[in-house]
Amino acid sequence: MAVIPVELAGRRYEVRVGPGLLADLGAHAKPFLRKSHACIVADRNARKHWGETVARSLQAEGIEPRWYDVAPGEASKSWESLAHLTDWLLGQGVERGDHVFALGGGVVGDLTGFACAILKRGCGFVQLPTTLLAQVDSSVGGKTAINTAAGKNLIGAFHQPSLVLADLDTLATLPERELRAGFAEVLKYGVLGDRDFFAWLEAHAQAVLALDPADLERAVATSVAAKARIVAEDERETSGARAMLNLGHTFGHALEAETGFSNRLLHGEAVALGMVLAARYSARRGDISLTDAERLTRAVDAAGLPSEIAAMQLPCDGRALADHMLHDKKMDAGTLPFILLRSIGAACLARDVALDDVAAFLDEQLQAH
Ligand SMILES: NC(=O)c1ccc[n+]([C@@H]2O[C@H](COP(=O)([O-])OP(=O)(O)OC[C@H]3O[C@@H](n4cnc5c(N)ncnc54)[C@H](O)[C@@H]3O)[C@@H](O)[C@H]2O)c1
Ligand SMILES: O=C(O)C(=O)C[C@@H](O)[C@H](O)[C@H](O)COP(=O)(O)O
Ligand SMILES: [Zn+2]
Repeated sequence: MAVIPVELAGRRYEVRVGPGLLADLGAHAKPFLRKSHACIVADRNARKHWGETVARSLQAEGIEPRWYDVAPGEASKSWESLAHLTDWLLGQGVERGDHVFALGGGVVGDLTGFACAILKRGCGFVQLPTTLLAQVDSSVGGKTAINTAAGKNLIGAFHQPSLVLADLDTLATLPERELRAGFAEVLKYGVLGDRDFFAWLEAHAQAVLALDPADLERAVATSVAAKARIVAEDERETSGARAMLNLGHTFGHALEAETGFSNRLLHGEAVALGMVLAARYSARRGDISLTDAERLTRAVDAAGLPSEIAAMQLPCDGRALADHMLHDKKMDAGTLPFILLRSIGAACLARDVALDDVAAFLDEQLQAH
């Protein structure tokens, strides 16, 4: 098991990565259990595959699990789901000193984390991420949110978990498309700040996607350590350091909004496309070499992720995509800072990007090939 601490001003928590962690949940979670029951907010598919394991390990410690099921899919990050979940948690008598458990992917983690941020002005929670994306990214760092018609994650809060248990065994039941989508956020860490990790991923992508135990643990632990370092430096995304984790997301969130947050484009797929677009836009400005931009495209293709927006045949133009970006949370006094690339392994914040130019670039990309 790898243990990665997230060091914050005045507090810390651990991300534990390895096999068999849910089977041992009772022992790991003991310091966070004060009652003879535990509230578990679970993605329905995660519960189907892993609910028994979770229940058995809690019951072995004399804890009764109380389940709340969340329907799979991005639509569950909504006001309606939030209202329903907070009512249920109140009905369970959750107190500020209690911990709620989130079992599932980023959808359940973001929704549960936000519910816990606002329940009685903040109660504890433990992340039990069961997708690759959630293990390497969404369960760590305390960004919690729901979506609205205007865009992704527009209503939310920073609220850190007390513990993250990333049980690598859970990835065995994850659909292959979801595994690949999670790999996009793994690649992101190499692209934004670690050229050696990127090169390692180029060589080991197939082994990671085949869930080779050693390579998978290395990919997840390296990703978590990268995120933990950035979050420790800039917990609330104020200095610019954490904004780097948004690489590919300004383009990606616009694509998710344009496709109605539907199954047509998963978040990780949108991030893969978004990173390729950020690289190509950087190359167009002369910031990154075409060689590096093409190298990223090849890595995205090799992971079975989408790299061409033209292939999506979206019924919109570049302006419509750029308009979604007006809701980006990085928007600052009318300008939108973009995370661009100088090379693979070196992301940067550009404050001189005009959305008209981005719209023109997107028109070219929508028509390419
Ligand atoms: N808070 C953050 O920092 C952060 C970071 C990245 C992404 N996100 C958010 O995370 C969300 C995406 O998360 P995701 O990719 O985990 O998707 P998800 O939560 O929708 O889960 C993907 C699918 O996998 C299923 N599933 C989950 N675990 C399973 C398992 N072990 N076996 C079988 N099926 C399983 C789910 O039912 C779902 O159908 C997006 O809303 C995104 O905005 C947040
Ligand atoms: O943790 C962060 O910071 C990230 O930006 C991680 C992203 O992968 C994640 O999708 C995040 O939710 C996007 O943040 P947002 O602030 O643009 O909603
Ligand atoms: Zn993301």
